[in-house]
Amino acid sequence: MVKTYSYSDSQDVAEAVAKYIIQIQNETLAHSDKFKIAISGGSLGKVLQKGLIQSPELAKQVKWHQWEVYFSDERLVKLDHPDSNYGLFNQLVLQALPSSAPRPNVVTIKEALVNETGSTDEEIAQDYEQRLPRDGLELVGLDLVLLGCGPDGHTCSLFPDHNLLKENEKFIAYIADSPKPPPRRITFTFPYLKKSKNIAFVAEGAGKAPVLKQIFGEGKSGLPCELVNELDVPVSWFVNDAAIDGVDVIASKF
Ligand SMILES: O=C1O[C@H](COP(=O)(O)O)[C@@H](O)[C@H](O)[C@H]1O
Repeated sequence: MVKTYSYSDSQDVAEAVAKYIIQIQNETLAHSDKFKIAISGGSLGKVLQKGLIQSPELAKQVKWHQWEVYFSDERLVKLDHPDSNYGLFNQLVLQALPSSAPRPNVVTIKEALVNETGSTDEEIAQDYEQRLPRDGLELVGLDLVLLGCGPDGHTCSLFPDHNLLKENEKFIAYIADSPKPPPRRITFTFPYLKKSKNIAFVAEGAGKAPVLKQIFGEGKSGLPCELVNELDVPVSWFVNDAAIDGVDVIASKF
């Protein structure tokens, strides 16, 4: 089932996203000692900073010490490189936490394997897959996966018409030819996204309206974000009004 929540103001979007995350965190921690979440790169970092750190009422409800953080995709660069999705999360969220706040457990790519040639990209993907949560030998889905939607309809590092959309075995795959720089990345695949307990997109700005028209319009666009909507997983979209201007979707408030 796909639900859409829209607000005119960016601060309201960030707070709604934070409330939603906290709701899933609390539901999860009622029966588990860990909350397993995946973060994306791009514009999401600022939304998390506004909602989870800068909103005092919400900030105090976040149980960071019980969070296990993964990345839905990662660029194959050093962790302190400006292109790193971990680097962005570190700068906007981890470093913005008060010094007294507990830190989450963050699962990054094995930085030592990142080199100039890209010869170990498969190994980096396999290593990350090995470190995803498991129940015995079986890999389990995350409690919540937070995704962005690129203006071309990509999500994670799954790009329109790319062969990776057809990947049906690996849970983490590498891509050497990402159309958006940098070209070398690893990404969750559809077989792994399919295991998620909840998925939420955050998309803001008039620049996203044309692609959202395609994703929510009549007929199949085949765009990666639309393929996520079609998974048998509860999917929520948090958008601002500008992003769904002219889009055929019924939005409510979270
Ligand atoms: O390259 C990427 O882009 C997407 C979308 O980013 P946004 O800035 O348009 O929200 C992001 O979700 C992904 O993690 C990132 O690697």
